Amino acid sequence: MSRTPLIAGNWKMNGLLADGTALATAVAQGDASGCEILVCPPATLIHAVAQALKGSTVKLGGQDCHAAEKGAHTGDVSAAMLKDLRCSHVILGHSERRQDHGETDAQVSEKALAAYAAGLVAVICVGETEAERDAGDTMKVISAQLDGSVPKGATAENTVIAYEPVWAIGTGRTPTAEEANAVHVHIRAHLSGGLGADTASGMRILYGGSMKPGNAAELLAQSDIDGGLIGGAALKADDFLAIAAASKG
Ligand SMILES: O=C[C@H](O)COP(=O)(O)O
Repeated sequence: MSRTPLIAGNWKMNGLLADGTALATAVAQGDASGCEILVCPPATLIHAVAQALKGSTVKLGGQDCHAAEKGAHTGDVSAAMLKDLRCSHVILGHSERRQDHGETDAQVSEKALAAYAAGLVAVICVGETEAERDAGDTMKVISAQLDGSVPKGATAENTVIAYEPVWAIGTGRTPTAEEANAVHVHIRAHLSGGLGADTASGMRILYGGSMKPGNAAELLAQSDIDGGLIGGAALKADDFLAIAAASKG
């Protein structure tokens, strides 16, 4: 099955109003043909970025949402709030959320259900630590994270998986393209068991962890790598758009 590449920029906790708007404006001027481009700015910039993206095909996403629809949850943002600001996607269960905020698989799954209810696509992140990789536990860890984090109602339309080896995030280190693809193949096979072969074959699985213009083409050429979730390189429009260009083969 052919899957349209998704090139997603996770700006993390970076950007003030002026530079965030400038970055979004530059990304909006890039060539998005042949792939989908998504930017996920910090919550403070979503409104301004939405204005900057008006008239372009670049999609907008949040970096997290609360599982509840609304209520007494100081500092949190609901899926409906993201949708209200024209977001189409939300990143969930990023390893930095799991580490910094102790998010569990069960919480990620609840957040995904909230995203679906609001009409957002959930970009659900999984990935092993270096110790888990060294112990030979990568596939076991990923399987458990998928089982716990991906709700039964996940479809190829409402869910994207991002495989992010924790040890590769922001470090400049990456698995080889073949090693990364082997994990993606495993993810798809595992999803097939729970969600069915059709859903699994249509679902996009992104690679995240030091994806850059220099390694993107090789990673994106792999059979089961359907795009990227990009951190550092998403903060420079030229680099981010070069990765998008590499996704077209
Ligand atoms: O969400 C993005 C990933 O954590 C990758 O970040 P990075 O490209 O800076 O390694």
